[in-house]
Amino acid sequence: MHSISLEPLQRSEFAPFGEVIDLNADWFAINQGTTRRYHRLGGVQLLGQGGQGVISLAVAQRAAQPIAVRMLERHPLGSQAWIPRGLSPFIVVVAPGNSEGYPDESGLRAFYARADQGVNYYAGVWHHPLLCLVEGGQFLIVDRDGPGPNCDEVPLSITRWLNLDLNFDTLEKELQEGER
Ligand SMILES: NC(=O)N[C@@H](O)C(=O)O
Ligand code: NI
Repeated sequence: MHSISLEPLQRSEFAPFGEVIDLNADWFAINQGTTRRYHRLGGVQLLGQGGQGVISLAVAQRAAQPIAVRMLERHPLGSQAWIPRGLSPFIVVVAPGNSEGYPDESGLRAFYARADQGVNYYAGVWHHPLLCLVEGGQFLIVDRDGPGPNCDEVPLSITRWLNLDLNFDTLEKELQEGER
């Protein structure tokens, strides 16, 4: 069975695909010191005519186990950021593009995003739609709205299964206790 192993989400490893949004990043004080500003957690790319940056809320079902990866998508006209609200760890699956403009399946990678990490996919990066690890997980999405085709989807040549070494029954407990 073709499986993909899980890697921890780290800025350097994810760099070819986008930015890691670190909710524990550095901050500076604003508003007479009453407020911390975690400035520029990520950059927004808006390509093509008439695009507008939009902020949306997603409330996700828990991804069915075992997690099957059968397709990938990309947004050629803009970046797409996923920022967890509360206890929403998730799985990020990405792949580089090949010279024919399709995913290079040999380069598929899967990252475990803790509840204090988000991702910001660069425009055109192949990724799997959201794979949330808890029921009702909430995310803010920052991406491009507007004219033009901004979601290419392609099937993978074979189904790949995520090789999760996570025990979902204890995952939320561990996250609440800050063990992950
Ligand atoms: N369509 C949408 O808002 N979500 C997908 O692009 C995704 O990456 O989950
Ligand atoms: Ni997407």
